[in-house]
Amino acid sequence: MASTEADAAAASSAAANGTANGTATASHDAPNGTSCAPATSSEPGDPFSDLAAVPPAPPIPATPSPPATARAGKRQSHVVSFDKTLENIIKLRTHDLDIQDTELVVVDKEKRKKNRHTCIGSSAAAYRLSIPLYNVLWASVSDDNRHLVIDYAETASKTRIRPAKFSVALEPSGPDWPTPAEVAAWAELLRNRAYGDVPQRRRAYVLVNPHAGPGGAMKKWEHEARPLMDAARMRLAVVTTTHSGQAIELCTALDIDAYDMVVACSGDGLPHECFNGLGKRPDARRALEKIAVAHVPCGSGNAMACNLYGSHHVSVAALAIVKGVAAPLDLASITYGDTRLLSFLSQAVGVMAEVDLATENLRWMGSARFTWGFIERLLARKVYPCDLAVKVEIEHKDDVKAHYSRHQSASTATSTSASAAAGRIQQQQLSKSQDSSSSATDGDVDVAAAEGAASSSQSDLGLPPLRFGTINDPIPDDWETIPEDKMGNFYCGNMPLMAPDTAFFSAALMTDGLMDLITTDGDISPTKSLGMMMAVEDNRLFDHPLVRYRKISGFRLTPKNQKDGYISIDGERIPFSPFQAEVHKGLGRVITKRAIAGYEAPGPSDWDKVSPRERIMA
Ligand SMILES: Nc1ncnc2c1ncn2[C@@H]1O[C@H](COP(=O)(O)OP(=O)(O)OP(=O)(O)O)[C@@H](O)[C@H]1O
Repeated sequence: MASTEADAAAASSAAANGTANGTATASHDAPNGTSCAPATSSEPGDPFSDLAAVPPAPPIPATPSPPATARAGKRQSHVVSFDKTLENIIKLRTHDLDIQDTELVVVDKEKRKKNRHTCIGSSAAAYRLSIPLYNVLWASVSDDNRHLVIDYAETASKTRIRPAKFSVALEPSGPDWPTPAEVAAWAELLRNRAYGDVPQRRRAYVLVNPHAGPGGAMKKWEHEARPLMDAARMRLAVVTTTHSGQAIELCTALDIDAYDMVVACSGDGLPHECFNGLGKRPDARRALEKIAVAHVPCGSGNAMACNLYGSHHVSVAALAIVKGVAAPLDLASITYGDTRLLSFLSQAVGVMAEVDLATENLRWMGSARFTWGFIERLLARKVYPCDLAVKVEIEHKDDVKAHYSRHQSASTATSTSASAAAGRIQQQQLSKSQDSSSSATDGDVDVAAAEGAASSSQSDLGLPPLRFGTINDPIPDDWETIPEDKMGNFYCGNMPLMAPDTAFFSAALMTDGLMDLITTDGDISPTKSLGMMMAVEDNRLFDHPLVRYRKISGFRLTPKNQKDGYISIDGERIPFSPFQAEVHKGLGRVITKRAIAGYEAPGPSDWDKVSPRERIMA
């Protein structure tokens, strides 16, 4: 049975305002700090009712104060302007706080004064705290109106960030200082600038696989991921999985209007189950469009986090989930026997499938198990004969590079507006579910353009139909059929990195509606094979002369002359039998750091040197 946690601890962090006692402090409070706000009552049926209580909004005076700028003539100006085209400074008794383009700058006035009187070794660092806006998690006035409290993520080490709290006393009050309402308005401005178009306080359904990777997923979640999400006031429902396949069951039954995302604390196996659970529903298309799948990396490879957040470190990924935008992702349908499932990451037969699936006994090695397994098999010069049929869309590497270049240039140009729209869509979904009286103006965003969304008439349908049929249908006439008697590695992918610094599919794009296919022969010399392995780590595999790299939209693979073997779909084993795949453009949703511009990977070498003419011709 899944256990849904009662999360009293989160209440204390979510409401841990007002920690300082009269003076300004910059502290590194653990998120589950000592100061607890009273839990707010929750609605019956609220999925978060047993979860983190949310601090009430700071009280706003019944009679609104005149704008700060209007009073500037009567007294010293504290809030220079709330207009983001001007300065966004608030001047408190002890501190000035300035929201700049990319950072919040806090100046301790007392320390600055002292610093000015110190001739030797004076430095701004002594009185100036600078926090990237990306790291700002929350800002508000405490319930008792006595403090401005800012939660942010600070660097604890090269591989870890942690929540910290900055609290400034608002007292003594007086006509020369901003009122709590004015400070609350500034805090709201800071939150809006820190989140941009990303919705605040998203609702996450969190699944923790306690057995993922080398172990310790629950500890990683509790100690490294959750504190950042709590500090950001995300609303969390946490389930510890108890058996394989449970994430499918849970996502099939999920109330998709109650959540914005599913967060898998696991390896890549649990996200695979989440997509498949959403894909099994009668309203699969709506569910896959509505619920973004996010990944807290607790496995061995952690491809999803590496590609979407640029890190396999838990806390770095957690911050990217708090601040990331929901964006569409191509998914592939796989059919074998009478089964259809979804794949978000890869399909493998041969060396990589064995490396993934036949090294389970080496789990304790973490990601080194893949390197070890790879070397073992390359040296054996093993072949995996099969018949391959492929719908090739881009045959040559130069054209693949030009295609990548064209997509990157286009998406860079549109990423700002697209991510803005994506953020607005999520915020709308959020506010619609929070407030049933939500305004009708919500509908004016071009959802399809921003997110490649299914049209509303299709939104209650199941998975899209298969345009190439299933494994049980004849191979389409326009597919290329190739007997592959010496196949060493059949590897088809949707994301560039399969583990940290392991760039197999350098030209993969999130939503180009294509799969990247790598094939290599198995009978090449061990020296050349090792060269190929080194090329993966240096992101040179794409250009390696022994590697064939194509963009395809579908394939069928039929193993031959082998009794048994491994077929890996997203790292999960399926029966050793013929299978077929086809891609669906933008069918899934993920949380990503860079929205439309895509993956946290460098692309094939020199893609940015492709000439405009080559791009057009591709
Ligand atoms: N409590 C559990 N006990 C056993 N299996 C589980 C449990 N929870 C999830 N699983 C299954 O474990 C499989 C692998 O999960 P996951 O990807 O999280 O870890 P992993 O395979 O160890 O990761 P990696 O391959 O990166 O090492 C999934 O198929 C999932 O269904």
